[in-house]
Amino acid sequence: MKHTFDIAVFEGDGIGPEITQPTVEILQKLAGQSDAYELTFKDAPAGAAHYAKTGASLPEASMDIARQSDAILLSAMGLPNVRYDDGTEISPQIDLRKALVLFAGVRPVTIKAGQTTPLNLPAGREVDFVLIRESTEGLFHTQGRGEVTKDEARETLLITRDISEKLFKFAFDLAKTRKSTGRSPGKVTCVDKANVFRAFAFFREMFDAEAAKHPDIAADHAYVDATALWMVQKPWDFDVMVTENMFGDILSDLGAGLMGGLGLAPSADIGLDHAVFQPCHGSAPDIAGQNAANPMAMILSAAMMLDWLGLRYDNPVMVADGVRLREAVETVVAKGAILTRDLGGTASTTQAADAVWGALA
Ligand SMILES: NC(=O)c1ccc[n+]([C@@H]2O[C@H](COP(=O)([O-])OP(=O)(O)OC[C@H]3O[C@@H](n4cnc5c(N)ncnc54)[C@H](O)[C@@H]3O)[C@@H](O)[C@H]2O)c1
Ligand SMILES: CC(C)[C@H](C(=O)O)[C@@H](O)C(=O)O
Repeated sequence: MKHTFDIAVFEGDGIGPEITQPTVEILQKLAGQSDAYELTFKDAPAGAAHYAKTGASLPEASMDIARQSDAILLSAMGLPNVRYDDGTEISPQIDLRKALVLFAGVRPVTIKAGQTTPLNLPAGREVDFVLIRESTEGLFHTQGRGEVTKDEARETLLITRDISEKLFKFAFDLAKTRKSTGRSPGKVTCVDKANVFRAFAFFREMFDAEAAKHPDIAADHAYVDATALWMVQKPWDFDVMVTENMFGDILSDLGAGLMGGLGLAPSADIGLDHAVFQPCHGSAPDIAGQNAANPMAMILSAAMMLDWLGLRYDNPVMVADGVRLREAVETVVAKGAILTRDLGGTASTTQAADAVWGALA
């Protein structure tokens, strides 16, 4: 059982530092409550502001810190007014996903009793599914290398057997874990556009091959357009969904909207050797520097990190602390007394984070 874990911290741009600081403090206090594990944190400079200052968006020294760490905590990176010459934004989080082969973008969507949602959920209904977004290829394959002439622009979608097989194995393993903990009945849905594109027929074929190895887990398919509809009409029907990079990027923001906003949407980008934990939202420059950002998505991402490390290194106390931290956020959200502006409240970032710690202690 491993005891000390090195965490690389990318505090990023905009609201990044404001939500990183209380999250790291909570993690330090949690670890300090037991002898089961210790966490050390190392800052890794990167992002749009760093690029504007130094010309490097993801310096090699920060990549080294990431590679040598046990897990990576990242807030958000990018600023709309800082761009490369080709007109696209600085997005080191994508570079990290590609460099560390973090193929599984895990984006949970949960709506618990008491949580505000734009959905008109039937009484007693809760929502609990996980969207897995492939995060290294798909339509992001030619990112930064698309061909643009005066009259045409082209980007290429790439689906590989190597990554797809790893992705589908990950999805079925996750469905098994969820089923074994009683959290779900055990189902994986492949979300694609196999009615139109050969690439997605190929994607689906590999999904079916993996599904055949797991007779204990139900498997089905859904087209991405219908999935957007069903996520609104009957989101409780989903358990684990797995999809291509761009489809997952878009559907995960829809999922965040169902949960009441980006401020409650955590994520993890997981590979075979590394993992990055970061909220789904961006750097929110419109509210940066005001102590007004919602820290919950970042704290929930930190809870996912504890869970991942605990399972990977056989440390049950870390897994339990991950659950405690997630439940503390759920308690604060369900009570509704201390919420940030995005959730209809007036609390500051600091007050919201303190409330989570209060619910834990
Ligand atoms: N994973 C990432 O690092 C990531 C994700 C999305 C966008 N971005 C980058 O962030 C910048 C801003 O992008 P955007 O405006 O499209 O998306 P955004 O997620 O930053 O903001 C969208 C809206 O949600 C609000 N919001 C987001 N997070 C919030 C929080 N924690 N608390 C309260 N409100 C919150 C913002 O104030 C804004 O109104 C861009 O440079 C973009 O490229 C980064
Ligand atoms: C900001 C952007 C580069 C990023 C992505 O496309 O992956 C974001 O939308 C996300 O969902 O993490």
